[in-house]
Amino acid sequence: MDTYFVGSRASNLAKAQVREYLAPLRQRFPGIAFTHRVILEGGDKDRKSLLSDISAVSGGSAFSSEQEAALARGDVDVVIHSLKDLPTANPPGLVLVPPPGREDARDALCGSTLAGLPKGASVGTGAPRRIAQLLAVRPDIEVVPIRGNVPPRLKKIETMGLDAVVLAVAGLRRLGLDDAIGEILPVDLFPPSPGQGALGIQVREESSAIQEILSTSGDPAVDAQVRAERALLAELHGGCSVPVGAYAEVRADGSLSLYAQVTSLDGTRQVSGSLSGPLGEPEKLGEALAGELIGQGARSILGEIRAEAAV
Ligand SMILES: NCc1[nH]cc(CCC(=O)O)c1CC(=O)O
Repeated sequence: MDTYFVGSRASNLAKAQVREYLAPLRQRFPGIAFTHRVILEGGDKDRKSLLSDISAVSGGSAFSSEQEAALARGDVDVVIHSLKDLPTANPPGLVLVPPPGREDARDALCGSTLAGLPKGASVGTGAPRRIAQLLAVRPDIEVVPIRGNVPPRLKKIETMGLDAVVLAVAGLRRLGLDDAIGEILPVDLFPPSPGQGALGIQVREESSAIQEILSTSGDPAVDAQVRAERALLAELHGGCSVPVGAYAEVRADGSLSLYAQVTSLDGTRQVSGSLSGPLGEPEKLGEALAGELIGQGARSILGEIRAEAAV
């Protein structure tokens, strides 16, 4: 029997994503064994430091560099990431295959609705994009930095006395925690992180046999969506830690439409725009919309944030 080793982070969310991805493949290929292997990451071992500090020490992403190293070494044959945690720069020799169907890409407010938040409410989130978007619509909110896996972040509503926390709908659904959702935030004011809700399925470039097997699970529409969103992010030179929101949709006429927003951390400056193009050229669409946002001043908003982070 052929065996393929499938790597992921140790969290319950990562494990749920592995089960979700492998179930149809196991049905389709009963003669192949898919064996899960947990690979620990810097961001999992160290739960206290700021993520930017961990990345600076490891020289890569706090949530994907160990997975990528294990894949490149041949310890595993496939890695299943949350696509939004995966940097847009692909290491040499590794490629992404088209992801399967996407979970809801939107963010949710847990603990309250937006309108139900009292003046000066405290809302927990550590993501610069979420901080910026919240302050853009509600400058009175006091943002409380929190991090950790999804269930502990939810618990912080009680333990830290917060009015609400912001979390991705996708992670909550995959963990069966949808009951915690107070309100799903609208995409026009709160466009999600590029790739949010989609899986990042990474393999070695030379492994054609596994690529052929995994291609049976790929969703071409989701692939086009996330390619457009990630191309925009790459063009803006952003990673998962910049306040860039982007969401692509396939229209009824078969075209791809992309909406994106860049917001200053304090929520006072914002540029946004949308553009559509052919489904077959998602990267071009992402780059074109990034160019439009740069024309509106996106670089100066992002430059200010980098300058602050460097201090
Ligand atoms: N950065 C943490 C992270 N990485 C992936 C998800 C779940 C959403 C997804 O799969 O895109 C989450 C939690 C969150 O943002 O609430």
